[in-house]
Amino acid sequence: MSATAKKQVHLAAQLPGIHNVTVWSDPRSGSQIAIDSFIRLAQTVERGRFDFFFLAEGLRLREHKGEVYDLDIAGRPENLTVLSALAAVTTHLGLVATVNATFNEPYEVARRFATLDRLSGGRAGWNVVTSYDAFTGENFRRGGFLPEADRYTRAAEFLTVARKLWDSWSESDLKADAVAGEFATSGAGRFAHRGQHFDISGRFTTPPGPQGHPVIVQSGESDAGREFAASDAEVIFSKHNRIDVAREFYRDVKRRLATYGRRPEDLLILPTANAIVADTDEEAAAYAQEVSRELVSPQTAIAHLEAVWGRDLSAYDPDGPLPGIEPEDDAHFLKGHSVFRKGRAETARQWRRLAEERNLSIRELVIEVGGRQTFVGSPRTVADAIDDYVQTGGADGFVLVPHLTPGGLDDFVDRVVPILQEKGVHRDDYTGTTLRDHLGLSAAPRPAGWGGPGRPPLGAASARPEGETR
Ligand SMILES: Cc1cc2nc3c(=O)[nH]c(=O)nc-3n(C[C@H](O)[C@H](O)[C@H](O)COP(=O)(O)O)c2cc1C
Repeated sequence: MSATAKKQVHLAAQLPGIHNVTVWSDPRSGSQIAIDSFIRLAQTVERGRFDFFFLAEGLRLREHKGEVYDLDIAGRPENLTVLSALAAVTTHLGLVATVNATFNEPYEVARRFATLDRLSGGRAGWNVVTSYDAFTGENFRRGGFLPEADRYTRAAEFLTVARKLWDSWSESDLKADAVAGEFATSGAGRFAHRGQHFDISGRFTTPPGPQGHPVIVQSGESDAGREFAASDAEVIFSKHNRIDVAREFYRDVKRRLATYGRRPEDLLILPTANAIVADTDEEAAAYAQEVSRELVSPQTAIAHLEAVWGRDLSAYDPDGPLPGIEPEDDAHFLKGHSVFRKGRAETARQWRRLAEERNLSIRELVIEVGGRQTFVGSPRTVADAIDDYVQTGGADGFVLVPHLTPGGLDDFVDRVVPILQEKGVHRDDYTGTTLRDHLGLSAAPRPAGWGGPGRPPLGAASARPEGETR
């Protein structure tokens, strides 16, 4: 890239499974669990030459006041199963699954990602999350057993073990030599690991895919999370999409890379974002306001407030001011929601400050903190804003979440992408085959001689590279 060349905008799409991010009550909305929805969105964004399709993970249905929280979409299928199906109906699009490192075992997770990478011809990515709530942990044998501080230690060791497993095969381990009567070498799949969290040894069943290792994504935002990303991840899925906070986050994380001998371009930062596109800026602004109010209904506003305040606030007027009373610590409200992260008292203080500064009602505040659209305007306005955001160090691109499932990115792909292409910041066509190619990342360490898509040449002993003796 020359000194004056513009940075490329990396685009991904997420099909949402929870939260108030899609207007599920809109008659145009389809199912968030039907295969047709996944296929439709994946094929749309592949047409737009996006880098990848992304699925988050929620391992427990959220609850509010002892009942399932029923104001947002709820219920979703298992990610790797869905992405394996999508591998068959897409050709280039990366496929990134969120899979938890606190409640799983490395052997099983490594096997599933190696399989996805192979099935998709090198398009797999793994968003390594740790989870923060014991409520989710109750679903698992480990429960909430792991203190928060230990979760990244376990995640880092989990990833180390997974890498050993992916590296436990080399291409030459698969001989399929009918003449010698030898299918695999005696070294195939052998691994051993002894550490604080895992003590395992044996043989790994699954030869890795063309990428060797799937692309590693990270989503935590704590100091430990940022260090984990700086040392081990290739993409951060960030929640910071307000430009000032995003720039600060971007600078902070990129600065940390040097400690691990890595370059700024070795880790891409992609905040979550939504885009509302219409013929004119005015029309888009009016529609965005409508969408925000659909996403944050009066009931949703009160439920979110109750989650932070930890008490019943159903008597409050959503169009009125915030309650003057202090939060309590009753975990009965909106269990599984991330508003608990900073603690109720601190979050309530922040919300109050913001409401006072901007003179916001309860509902307006909840829209401001969670229901605001990131990019709003005509196709030109949205393309310019995205380009500017990336060129000025706010992000390397975005994970776009459509406000309608599955058609919510149609306009973006048909009307914004061509402008980004015209500006020279988004590819006209894929130039590589793997997800790592799309992201412009250097190849992951992979076992010596491990080949590209379609390899190894099973059943063709003569195709074995010359000089390999193992
Ligand atoms: C933008 C973003 C997306 C996340 N997505 C998920 C997810 O899909 N599933 C999940 O279990 N955790 C998710 N998390 C939670 C993180 O993986 C992590 O467990 C949590 O943020 C605790 O780490 P931290 O203290 O470093 O933030 C997400 C976090 C962020 C910031």
